Amino acid sequence: MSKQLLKLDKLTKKFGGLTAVENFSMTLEEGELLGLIGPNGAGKTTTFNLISGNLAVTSGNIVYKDDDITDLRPDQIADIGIARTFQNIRLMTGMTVLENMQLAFHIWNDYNILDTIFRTNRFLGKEDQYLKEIDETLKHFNISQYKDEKVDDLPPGIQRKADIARAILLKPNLILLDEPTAGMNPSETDELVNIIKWINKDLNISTILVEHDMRVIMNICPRIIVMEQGDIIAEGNPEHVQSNQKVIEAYLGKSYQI
Ligand SMILES: Nc1ncnc2c1ncn2[C@@H]1O[C@H](COP(=O)(O)OP(=O)(O)OP(=O)(O)O)[C@@H](O)[C@H]1O
Repeated sequence: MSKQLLKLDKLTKKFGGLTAVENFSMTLEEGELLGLIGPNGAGKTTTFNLISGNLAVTSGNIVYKDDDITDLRPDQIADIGIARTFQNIRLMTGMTVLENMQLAFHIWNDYNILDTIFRTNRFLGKEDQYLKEIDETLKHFNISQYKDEKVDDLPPGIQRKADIARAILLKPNLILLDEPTAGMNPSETDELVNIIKWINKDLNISTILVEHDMRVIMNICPRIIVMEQGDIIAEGNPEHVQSNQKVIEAYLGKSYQI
């Protein structure tokens, strides 16, 4: 029987007079790949920011496994196995792809970011094992050839892949992907679709995917939640969501072809 991994219970976020997320309730089962879609300003990124501790909740609760995690800080959220990516890529500029990947390890190890940067004995002791894991991950993302390049010099699609690879190296149970195909060309997008499937199925990482590319969402998400003005307007499988009148009016548009 499938088990609930995450539960949002009447989650609300107000920014002054604006309510970005309003009484939003949903659950995610272990191993699920859930699509979260909706028009600009619907509250998708705010929801991610609430789950990841980047924003304080106004009211409502977030439960992960059996624990209330509503008030945890971002570093505590990372520690319990929830990773995320941002719409704006958050790689460390001035550092290479490899160095950015190495930074991921300081989160769940007994050495800190300075050990990583200054390559102290504590870091070097485990380096071989980490380098192997990094190599394997970069191979899966098809970006091994950029390992020694500064991230700032790379095209957006490659940076995006490196950002997701870094999140995967945190070994999360749950990953929140915020518009991962933004800035990607069609062939990079196709590649990323396979990567997301690999993350979800082979690495067994539960996934919530916020994405505006409906080709991606409809192809890989067995269940989709549609948000508008901070709450759910529809939920179900791709066929159900694509033929829902409210979703067509609020988001997909009348010219949308199934
Ligand atoms: N830090 C903030 N301060 C004030 N208002 C905010 C803040 N973050 C988001 N908002 C507002 O909250 C609402 C929801 O924004 P959010 O970014 O969550 O939408 P979204 O569904 O992710 O949109 P998009 O698809 O364009 O990324 C919007 O009206 C937005 O302007």
